[in-house]
Amino acid sequence: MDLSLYLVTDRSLLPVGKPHLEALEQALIGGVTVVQIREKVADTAEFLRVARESKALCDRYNVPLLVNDRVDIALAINARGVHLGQSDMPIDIARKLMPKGSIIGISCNSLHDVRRARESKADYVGLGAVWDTQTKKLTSSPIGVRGLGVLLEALDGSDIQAVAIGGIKSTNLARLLHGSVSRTNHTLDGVAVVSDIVASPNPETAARRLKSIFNACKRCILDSPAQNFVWSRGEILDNVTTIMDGVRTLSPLVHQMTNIVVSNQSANITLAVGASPIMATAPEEMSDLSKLSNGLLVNIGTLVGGSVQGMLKGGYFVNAAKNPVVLDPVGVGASDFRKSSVNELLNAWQPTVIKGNAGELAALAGSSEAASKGVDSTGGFQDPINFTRQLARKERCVVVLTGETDYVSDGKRVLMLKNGHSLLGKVTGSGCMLGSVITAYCAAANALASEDDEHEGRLTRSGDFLSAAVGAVLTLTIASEFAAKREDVHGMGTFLPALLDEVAALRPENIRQLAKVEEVE
Ligand SMILES: Nc1ncnc2c1ncn2[C@@H]1O[C@H](COP(=O)(O)OP(=O)(O)OP(=O)(O)O)[C@@H](O)[C@H]1O
Ligand SMILES: Cc1ncsc1CCO
Repeated sequence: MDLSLYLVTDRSLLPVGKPHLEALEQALIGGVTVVQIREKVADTAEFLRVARESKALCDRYNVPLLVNDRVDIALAINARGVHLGQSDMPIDIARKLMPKGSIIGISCNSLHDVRRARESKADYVGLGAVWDTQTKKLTSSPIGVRGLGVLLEALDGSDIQAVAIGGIKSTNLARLLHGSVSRTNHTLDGVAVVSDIVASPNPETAARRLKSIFNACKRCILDSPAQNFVWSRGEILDNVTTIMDGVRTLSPLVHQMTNIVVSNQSANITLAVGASPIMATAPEEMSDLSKLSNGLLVNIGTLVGGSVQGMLKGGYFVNAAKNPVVLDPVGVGASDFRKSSVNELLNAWQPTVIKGNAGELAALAGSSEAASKGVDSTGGFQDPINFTRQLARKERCVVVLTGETDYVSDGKRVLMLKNGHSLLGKVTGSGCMLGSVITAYCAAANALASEDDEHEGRLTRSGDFLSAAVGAVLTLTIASEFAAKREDVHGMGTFLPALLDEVAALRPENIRQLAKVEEVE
């Protein structure tokens, strides 16, 4: 059964004066692939009438109809199946009552629910609620986009299909589909939508829009090219040179929402690499800025009450504009507020790169292997190569793990970079400055990718963000080696301005000569 666009009806959401059957027919014309009749307040006679009329209409369009909760009504109208909640009739009993071959789906909110659905041989699971929703009073908190991947992984090896439900709209569908892929590459089979179709004055267009985003995203996620070849040092440096030249010729506008400790040095290092900074945090200007800027940095170093609102909107609009977003989860392990804020951000938008030190990335991955003290890392990973690769795979973006040695991965390849100077570890904000440079380089890499790549299913163009991240690390670390050697540099105070000078003076040839970079397995 094709569950890709799964409509759940709710007559209370219909625009004033619009009959249920009219809206349903338009949704069917728009491409809905399965319909579930959900009635919250109707008595049995009314439920039966609505279900019977809806079934006749769905039959005309050859679309299966399921009934929410009520096995008796499903039987009475000869529905294709039922959808059960955790507190409805158990699946094994419903299975006995329904005709052979009926479809039985169940709502699942946790791993426990999914495991039980497997045991009781459900045909599909409805996973959610993904986001908070007005259409249903939630009995447990939303699981978020990132919660879906874990549940999908629990379905590996079974033929149970999965649809997500809860607050899904055309405006968040791309994020949902990209963000919910499990580490094992298990993807959603469909999305259940209520208000975006039912409450729309034009359900046909609404359904068509959702379906086209779904198909485009699925294609894009499944098509991600297998990059099994090994890069030579020369090839990496060719890519870095192209991007460095791109930053200087295109001078991308880099929007940064960063912390108050490093704002000034971050703006200056952005200028030093040849890009333009704009530091802005107000939620009210995020939409406008996303139309001007070529990339966004979100650094959570000094969050205040309203910061997260701006960051939520900022990333959302930049995803929509298909430009890169870089996340620097500064000190994320230091407080529950930072942790829940980062979780909220990652449920709302897709980062292109996540950069952090060992303590930060361990906290983000829920690992206790690398400790931190506030914003500083005080430990490392036994196997940083695989840690970086796995995190990149899980978050579906490029990950940069910083420290004396840096690691950069896109989930397939891992590059190890050994340039730098210990003074970088002594001044505050070297990691934050690296975040700015990565964003500038990603903005250039994105702009260099062909406009034909502005594919509906993507959240950026197909820029070479792995090379952009590598180039940014090499730029900062090789410049730090030049700065540390200067006669006028006597310690951290004189190092910082010298670093800015050396970044501005750095040439691709310097990188070619001095880069200590290799691909590692
Ligand atoms: N001891 C060191 N030797 C060489 N390079 C270093 C050293 N310490 C840091 N670096 C470089 O500095 C950059 C920032 O990394 P670091 O891990 O210090 O970030 P961070 O802890 O997030 O910094 P901050 O919180 O001060 O912004 C990286 O490119 C890294 O290679
Ligand atoms: C010291 C410090 N505190 C919050 S952000 C920041 C800058 C370096 O991460």
